Amino acid sequence: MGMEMELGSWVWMSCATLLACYFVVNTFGRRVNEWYYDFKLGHNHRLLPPGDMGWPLIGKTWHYFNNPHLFMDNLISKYGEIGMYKTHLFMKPTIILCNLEASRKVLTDDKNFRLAYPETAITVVKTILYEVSSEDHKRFRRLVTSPIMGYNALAMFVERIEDIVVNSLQRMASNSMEKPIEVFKETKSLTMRVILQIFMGSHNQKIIDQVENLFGDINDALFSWPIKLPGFSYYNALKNRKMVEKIVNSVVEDRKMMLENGEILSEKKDLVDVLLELEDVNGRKLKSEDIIDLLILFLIAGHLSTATVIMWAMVYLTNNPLVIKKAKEEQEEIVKSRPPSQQYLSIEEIKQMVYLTKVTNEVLRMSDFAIPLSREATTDVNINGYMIPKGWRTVVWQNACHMSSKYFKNPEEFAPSRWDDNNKYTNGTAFFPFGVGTRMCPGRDLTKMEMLIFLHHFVRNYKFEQMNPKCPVSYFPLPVPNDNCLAKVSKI
Ligand code: HEM
Repeated sequence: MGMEMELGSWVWMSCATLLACYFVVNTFGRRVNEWYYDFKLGHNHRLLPPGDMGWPLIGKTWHYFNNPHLFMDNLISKYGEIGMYKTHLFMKPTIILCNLEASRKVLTDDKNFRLAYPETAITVVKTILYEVSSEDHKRFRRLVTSPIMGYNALAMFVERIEDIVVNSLQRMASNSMEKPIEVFKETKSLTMRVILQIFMGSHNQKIIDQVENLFGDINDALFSWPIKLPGFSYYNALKNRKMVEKIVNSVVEDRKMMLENGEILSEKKDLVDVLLELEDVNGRKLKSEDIIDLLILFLIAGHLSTATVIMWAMVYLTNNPLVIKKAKEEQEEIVKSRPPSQQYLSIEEIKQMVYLTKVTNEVLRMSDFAIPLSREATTDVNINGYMIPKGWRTVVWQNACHMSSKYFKNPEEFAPSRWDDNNKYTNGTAFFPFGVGTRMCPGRDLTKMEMLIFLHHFVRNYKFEQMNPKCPVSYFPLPVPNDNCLAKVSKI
């Protein structure tokens, strides 16, 4: 009896102690991070915007990672629509910006802010575009991106892109005959082929397949935890990156040889050839490792994002039959008025795709990108009455502007006609899927052109049926349904 009593009170005491510990840790542990930064900033901590710093080290990363939209909704409902919130993400104290003016100020201020992506993304992407000074960046970027800036420069790639698109849609339709396909995998493969074509002129199916396989892990690791242990995505990504480097290196060496032997005509130069011939002000050529890094940057930056928007374009169009009808009419009209001998789309025809361009704008606006556009303050900066302390990261939450009723009437509605008055939005600058300032995406024209060529064929010849339209979406690195958009694509 005595033993039983002792055991009972021991159990009771243990439970009470555990409960007390939980209460103390939950109440105070959560605030330690906040106290730590308040202490570090002294009086200035009062100038910070409101927000939640979360737990020490991990901060609120888990919540953000899990569902950035829910995370942002919670911040806004708790602290109001003030447009700036403090938090702690990816191991750094962070100010999230939802306000348009503040976002643009930060993204265009290269003097007081520098690029600051999480360690995993910087190490995996690794490029001299991120390392050079802001002056060198401007000049260097202009040179390396000239082959893809503007529709006229891109004109030489239209045929190659169209061939890839047509093959890809045919493949989707023929594979869908057996069972539904994971459409996101297909669009990823499509955009990877386009990038490899443009940048390395690679027709080699073996190289395309190898690079495609290695990229799965690389993409997953961009916003992962920086854990270099077997089994973790960061570790796998670094391993795979090394293998991609080897493959790209062999392409670079081949092209070097071809250039030296005069086997590449000047009008047939791909980006790799332009990079190989590039000289700095002192007449020095780029090092092979820098060329390889740049090509890998273009591969990473260029295929996943475009694959995502092409996939969402199919979803949005299918859910809006009137839009698809109007888009189809425009495209049929374009094809009808071309000479019978013309096989491929011309750049002039692409420029005539006025309605389809509105569709692509609307897809880009609604695609829900959660890419945190990240900068770090190099000095204390005051914006809208709040302080961004030196060393803190800022994250621009584009979605807050793209889905704001202040800028877009009925923002939840997929309405290409809102772009009838194009200038209203583009001049208002609330629409910036490709960023702003000196880092603005150099791949924007290529993306728009890929989308237009794809949709030109899709609306005229194919239909799409999603198997789980309500499937939950994962947001990192980009928003994709958890079933990879399982669907049937079939010929009309
Ligand atoms: C839907 C498609 C795309 C979206 C939404 C997108 C978005 C962006 C954004 C927002 C930035 C600016 C990042 C910042 O300010 O920190 C950026 C930069 C960049 N993008 Fe894209 N992008 C897309 C497609 C592409 C393509 C197709 C390419 C290349 C072929 C590309 C190459 C790059 C590069 C190289 C940078 C870095 C520029 C620099 O630091 O100077 N992107 N992109």
